[in-house]
This record gives sequence, C-alpha cells and structure tokens, in this order.
Amino acid sequence: MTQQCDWLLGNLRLATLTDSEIPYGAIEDGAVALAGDRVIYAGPATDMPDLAARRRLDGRGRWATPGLVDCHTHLVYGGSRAPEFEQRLRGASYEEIARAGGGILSTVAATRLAGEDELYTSGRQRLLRLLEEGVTTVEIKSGYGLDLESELKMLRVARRLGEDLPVTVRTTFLGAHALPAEYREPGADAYIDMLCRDMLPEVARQGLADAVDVFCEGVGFSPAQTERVFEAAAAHGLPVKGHVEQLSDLKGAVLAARHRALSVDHLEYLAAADTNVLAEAGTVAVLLPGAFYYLHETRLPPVAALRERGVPMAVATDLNPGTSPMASLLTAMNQACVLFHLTPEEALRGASVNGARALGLDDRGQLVAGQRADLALWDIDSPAELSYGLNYHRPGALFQGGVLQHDH
Ligand SMILES: O=C(O)CC[C@@H]1NC(=O)NC1=O
Ligand SMILES: [Fe+3]
Repeated sequence: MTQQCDWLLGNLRLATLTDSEIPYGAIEDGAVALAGDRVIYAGPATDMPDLAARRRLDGRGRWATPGLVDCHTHLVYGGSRAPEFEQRLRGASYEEIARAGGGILSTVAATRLAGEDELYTSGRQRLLRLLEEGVTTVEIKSGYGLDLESELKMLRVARRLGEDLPVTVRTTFLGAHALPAEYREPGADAYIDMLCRDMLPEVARQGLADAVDVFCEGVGFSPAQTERVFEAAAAHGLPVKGHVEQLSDLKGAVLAARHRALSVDHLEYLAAADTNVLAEAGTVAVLLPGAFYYLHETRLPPVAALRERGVPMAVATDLNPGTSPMASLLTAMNQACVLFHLTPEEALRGASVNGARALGLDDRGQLVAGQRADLALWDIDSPAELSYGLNYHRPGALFQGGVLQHDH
C-alpha cells in the first residue's frame, strides 16, 4: 500500500550522525522523506519504501545534516560592551572596568532600562545570524535582569522569538548569573534567598523557563548557593545546568552531575578525574570555545578524558556581550577543532545531536525516521568542511519542522 508523504528528497549524501562505525553515519546515495514535522524515512535510496510524495526536491548531490543546535546562548540583552573591549585593549584591567560599573552589571543596567520591544529587535538580529547558518534549535538564557520583572521580561522576549521565527527556542532561567548591585550589602545568600523564594517560583508558574542555570564560580555563586538553586529548580520540576569550572575548579560539575544536570558548560578547569561522574550521570559536557578565545584563556578543558569516558560533548556559541560576542555556530565548531582539538565529526555532533541532548531533547539532532524534520543541505564535498572554514558556509536548502525555508 503506497504511503503518502509531503516531501521526498533524493540525490543526497546523508550525515545521519547516528551511532555508527562509519564516520558521520554517512550514507552516500541517500534519500529522505518528510511527513508533517517528522522524518519518516532517511536511508539508502535503494531501500526507500513505496511513497507518494506531494513535493519532491532534487538534492543535487548535496550533503544533508540535521538542523544545527546552539545549546548555550545569552543572545537577549541590552546595551553593548564594545567600549569595554576598547578600554581593555588600551590596557584597563577587568577589575578596573568592573569597579567603574562595567562588566556583566553594565549589561544588567542596560537590559533593565531596555523595553521589551527593544530587547526583541536586537535579539532577533542576533538570532537571524544563527539561523542563516542552518541553526534550527537555540537555547536562550535570562541572566541580565537579576530582578523578577526584568528576568520575566527577558524570558518573554526569548519565547516570542521562538514563536515568530522558524526556530525552536528553549529558555533557561539564569537569575543566578551575577550579584546585582542592590544586593551587594545584604550579600549573595540574601539574593539567593529571594531568587529561590520569589523569582524561580514565578518563572516556573508562568511556564517561562525550560531549565535553570547557575554561574558557579568565584566571581559568581558558591557551590552551596548553587545547590540551593538546583534544589529549588527540582522542587518546581525544572531540570538544571551549570556554568562550571570556567575560571577555577569549585567541583561545580560534580555537584551538577549529582543533581542529574542536563549539561555542565565551559569546563576549562574540570579535573580529568571528575569526567567519570559526568559519564555516570549522563550529563552532557558543553564546550564554549568562543569565551576561551575571547578571554585569552590558556587552560584547556579535559577533552581527551571526556572522549575516553564517552561523555557526550556539545559545542555552542555562548553568544553574550562580554566574553563571547560571536553569532556563528560554525565558527564555534571551527574553534572547538582548532583550540580544543575536537575532530570535525565531534564538532558537528556537538552542534547537532549532543547539543540537543544538552537541552533534554531526544527528538532531533540525527537524520533518522521519527526525528523532527529539521535538516540542512550543504554544497560541500565532506561534512568536515563545516568546521574547516570560519563562517564559510550557508546551507543551500533548509527545512525547519518540515517546512522548506529556502532552496538556493
Ligand atoms: O560578561 C558577560 O556578560 C557574561 C559572561 C559569561 N557569563 C558567564 O557565566 N560566563 C561567561 O563567560
Ligand atoms: Fe554562558
């Protein structure tokens, strides 16, 4: 009996990114069939079932990958930190800039002042840069509001971006990003009290966050304060993730793994011995080479140990105004290879299937029947080219949720 489908894509080479001995899970003479927002077939053209397609697309021998996933961004924010960039290059230290009101708190001030439409317009421009590169799922954090109304404002903007553009937006509440100036006196414990008592419950009640994140660092929050936020998140049914071991080893990753975190992010100062705990917890290691590059960091995350213990590695832009103003996931993939010594296949898995896992999503990131119909077609000779060039490629064709966005 002939089955109906909406799209039949032939004459393709597939980078399925399934678990396979074959690099990229590659299928040379491949075909893909879409019905609604799902893939119903992805495999050798010769094994294609009997399908009656409403529309057909000639893949023209292009490589098909899953839609890309950027699992860690702070792309909604007000103001700019370009002046600081210039000050630093003229010799000012971070401390001098922070004392003069710069750093995260200057973005907080600008974000609190910015109206919702202003945040939406600037965030939309940054998000469109990512979509141009074949990104179909993005995570967007709050964390520049640091009071209830401003955090809710940021999360509403993030939700609205996902409603208006052909992208799945997953939101993360990062109220524990920095200590706001008005809490410098009562101190960080008082701020965490308020966050757990007032902010997190309201964010959860309004359904504005899909996860909760904490900046666990000497310049952020302590492991004890981090754990209080994780416990409050669990009490409201929200999974957790953490900015951990970015500048020092506070065992934030071990703490996050103990709370079955979806992901632990940055990891430059993660001890190789602690990678076992991540493997046992099934927590994804998110690598953020943009911040490493921008901060002139020299300490590398323990990639060899993560690889050896089979910890899934994701790669993301960490798009934020202070340490990674980088709106290019393909560039992050290149940096992950050049700076962190990932292979191009690991980088592509990091920006697709493992990025999806870092968001708790198992319905995307591979070209397999049953997955979301998010896929990009690339005019390249090998999938390695996607990590090879810096901001070098754009997908020739893109499907998001089974809808053809373009086919150049
Ligand atoms: O400087 C900023 O605006 C954000 C810095 C950013 N946030 C964080 O937790 N780690 C970072 O690198
Ligand atoms: Fe970040």
